[in-house]
Amino acid sequence: MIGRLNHVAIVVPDIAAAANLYRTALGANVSDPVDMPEHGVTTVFVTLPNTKIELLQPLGEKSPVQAFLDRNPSGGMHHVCYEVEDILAARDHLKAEGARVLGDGEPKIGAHGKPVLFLHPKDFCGTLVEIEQA
Ligand SMILES: CC[C@@H](C(=O)O)C(=O)SCCNC(=O)CCNC(=O)[C@H](O)C(C)(C)COP(=O)(O)OP(=O)(O)OC[C@H]1O[C@@H](n2cnc3c(N)ncnc32)[C@H](O)[C@@H]1OP(=O)(O)O
Ligand SMILES: [Co+2]
Repeated sequence: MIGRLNHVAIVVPDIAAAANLYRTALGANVSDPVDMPEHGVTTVFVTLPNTKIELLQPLGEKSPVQAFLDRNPSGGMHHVCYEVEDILAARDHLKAEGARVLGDGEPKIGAHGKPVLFLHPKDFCGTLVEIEQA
């Protein structure tokens, strides 16, 4: 069911510093920061030849990444995002398999303008999984 690896997300305490590190030390193609208040994060995308890195910084008081940053103050790998052809069919299949779909179970529009959902890390080998409609 899952297709391409769309992105790997890294939560950071200072997104400007992280973007600069990827741009200068790693020589990567780095986007400008974008605030996504409906997700409680600021994003920067690093475009690699075969996938993307999503740098995330908490935005607002109820950010879903704040507790993660509190536990990992220097930052750390937060989630992986896999593409799926049909997000509602994928959701229904995953629920039938016993996976917990986070939030209200309805897709939100993600950073690429496409529907996304999150799956509980305890159901996927300790890794938070995002699925995005291709
Ligand atoms: C920009 C839009 C979009 C895109 O298009 O790319 C995004 O990526 S938005 C990214 C931010 N949004 C989200 O992460 C939404 C989904 N996340 C959540 O609902 C919560 O973060 C969470 C996964 C339910 C975790 O909530 P939290 O309050 O931080 O922790 P809990 O206490 O509920 O955690 C329970 C348990 O799970 C472990 N945990 C938490 N986060 C992770 C993680 N990222 N990776 C692995 N494990 C994680 C946590 O340590 C707890 O474990 P125990 O202590 O063993 O119980
Ligand atoms: Co993401």
